[in-house]
Amino acid sequence: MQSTVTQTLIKLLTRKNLSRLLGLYIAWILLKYRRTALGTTHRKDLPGPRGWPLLGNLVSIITVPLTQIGEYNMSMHEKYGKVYSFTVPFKGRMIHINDVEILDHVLRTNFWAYEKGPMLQQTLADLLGRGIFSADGAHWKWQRKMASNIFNVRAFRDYTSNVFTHEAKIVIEYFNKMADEGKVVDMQEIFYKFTLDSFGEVSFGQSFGCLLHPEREVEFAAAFDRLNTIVFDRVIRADWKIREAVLGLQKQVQHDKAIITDFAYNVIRERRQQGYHKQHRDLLQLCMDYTDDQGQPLSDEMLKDMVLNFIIAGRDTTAQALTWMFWSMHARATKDAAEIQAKMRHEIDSVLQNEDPTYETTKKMKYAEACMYEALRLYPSVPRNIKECVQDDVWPDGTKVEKGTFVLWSPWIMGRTTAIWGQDATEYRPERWVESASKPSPAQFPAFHVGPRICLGQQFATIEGITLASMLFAHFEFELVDPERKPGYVPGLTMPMDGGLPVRIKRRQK
Ligand code: HEM
Repeated sequence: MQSTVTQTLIKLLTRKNLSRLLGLYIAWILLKYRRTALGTTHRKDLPGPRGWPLLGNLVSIITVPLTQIGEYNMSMHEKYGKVYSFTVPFKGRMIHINDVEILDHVLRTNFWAYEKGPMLQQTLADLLGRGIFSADGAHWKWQRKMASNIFNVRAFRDYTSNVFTHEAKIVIEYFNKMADEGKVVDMQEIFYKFTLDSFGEVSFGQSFGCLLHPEREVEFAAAFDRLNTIVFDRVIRADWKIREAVLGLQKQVQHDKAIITDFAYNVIRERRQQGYHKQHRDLLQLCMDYTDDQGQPLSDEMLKDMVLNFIIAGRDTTAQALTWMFWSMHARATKDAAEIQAKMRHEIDSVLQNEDPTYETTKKMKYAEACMYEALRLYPSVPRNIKECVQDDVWPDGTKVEKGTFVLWSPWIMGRTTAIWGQDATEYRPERWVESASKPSPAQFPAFHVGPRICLGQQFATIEGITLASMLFAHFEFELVDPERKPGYVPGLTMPMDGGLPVRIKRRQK
C-alpha cells in the first residue's frame, strides 16, 4: 500500500509541474552563472570583462583574431590593471598578470604551487608528448637534471662554439652567392636552418644538412610549424575539439605528427646503428645511457619525446630572436638604425680582429648581446605562457588564488610595459642594456622564464646568436626589401615573423 505522502507526490508530478520545476532550475542556473562560465563562481574582488551567462568570456576569446591576441590582452591590462580575470566553460577561471613581483612569486618563490597541469599536458600531447616542456614534478626533475649536463662551459669552449662557427661559414658562403646574384633572401628561413643544423650537430652528433639546400623546404620543419599553430589554438580556445572536427583538422594533425615522430625515431635508430665513439657524451647519448631508479633504460617513446622537445627548444626560439633582431636593426621604425649597425660593426671589428668568434670573444661582445636581448624584450620567442595553481595561494598584492585556477602572463606585454621599462618601452634601443648599472631580474625580463624552470639553453642561444650575427655583420650589409613594413607574428606557442624577413644582401665594403 502506498502511503498518503507518496500518493500526494505522484499527483503533483504532472507534466505541468515538472516543466515548472525545470524552469525554476534553469532560472536558478542562469542566475547563479549570470556573468561567469558554467562551473565557476563570480569573484567580486577580481577585475575583468563582464562575461555572458553560462559562457563567461568564451565569446570574446573566440572572436579575437589569434594574430591580435597580444594586443587584446594588453588592452585588457590597460583597462583593468596588472591583474584581471575571466572565465571559460570547461577550463575555469583564468587570471592574467602583468606584474614583476607577482610573476616572481608564481614562478620562483611559490614554485611548487603552480604546475603545467593536465589541461596543458593533454592539449600539447600531440606536439610535446611527455617531454620536459610539459612535464611536472619528479618526471620533470630527472629530465632537467640529465639535460643540464650538456650546457657546461667546457662543452661550449671545446665543441659547441666551434659548431656554431662552422655552420655560420656555410651561411656566409650562401650569402656571398646571393649577394653576387642580387637575389632576395628570406633571413628567417636561413636562421631556422642554421639553428636546426647546429642543434643537430651539437646534440645528436649529426647536422641535418638543411643549410646545404637553403631553398628546399624541410619536411620536419613545415609539419612542426603547422602543428604548432593547431596546438596553440587548443590552449587558447575551449571549443577546439568542435573546431577541429568541423574543419577536418584531425587528419592534418595525425599526418604532421607522423612526420615529426618519424624524424625523431630516425635520429635514435641511426645512433643505435652507428654507435657512439666520442669521449664527450652529447644529449642523445646521455638520454640513451640513462637508467631510472630500477635500472631500466628509457623507452623508445620517451627517447623520442626528449629528442623532439629539445629540437623544438633549440630551433625556433633562437631563429626567431635573430629574425626580430635583424629586422629591428634595419627597419625604418627604429629611430637610430644606422647608428646601431655602426656600433655593432665597431664592436665586432675591435673584438674579433678579423678572426672567427670563439666562446671567449662572444662573451666580450656586449653590444651584440644587447641587440639580441632588446629584440627578445619586444619580441620574446615564447610570447605568452600559462600555469595551473595546484594549491590555494595568496599573492603579494593580496589576490586569493584557488586551486584549479589558470595563471597567464605575457613576456610580450611585460616587455612593452612602461612601469617596467620606462616611457620609451616600445622603442628598440639596445643602449638601455649597456647603460644600466644592473641587469634586469628574470621576472622583469621573463623571455627566458623565471625560477627553477628557467631556460636551460639561455647561454647556448646567446652564444649561438652572437656568433652568427657577428659573422654576418662582419661580412655583409643588409637592406630590407620593404623597410616601411611592420611585420606581424604567426600565432603559436612561439613567435615567428609573419611573411618571413626578405632582405637584399651586399658584401661589406670596409
Ligand atoms: C632565444 C632563445 C630562447 C628563448 C627565448 C628561450 C625561452 C625559454 C622559455 C620561455 C622557457 C620556459 C618554457 C616553459 O616552461 O613554458 C624555456 C625552457 C627551456 N629551454 Fe629555452 N629558450 C631559448 C633557447 C633555448 C635553446 C637553444 C635550448 C636548448 C639548446 C633551450 C632549452 C630549453 C629547455 C630544455 C627548457 C625547459 C626547461 C624546464 O622546463 O626545466 N632553450 N626556454
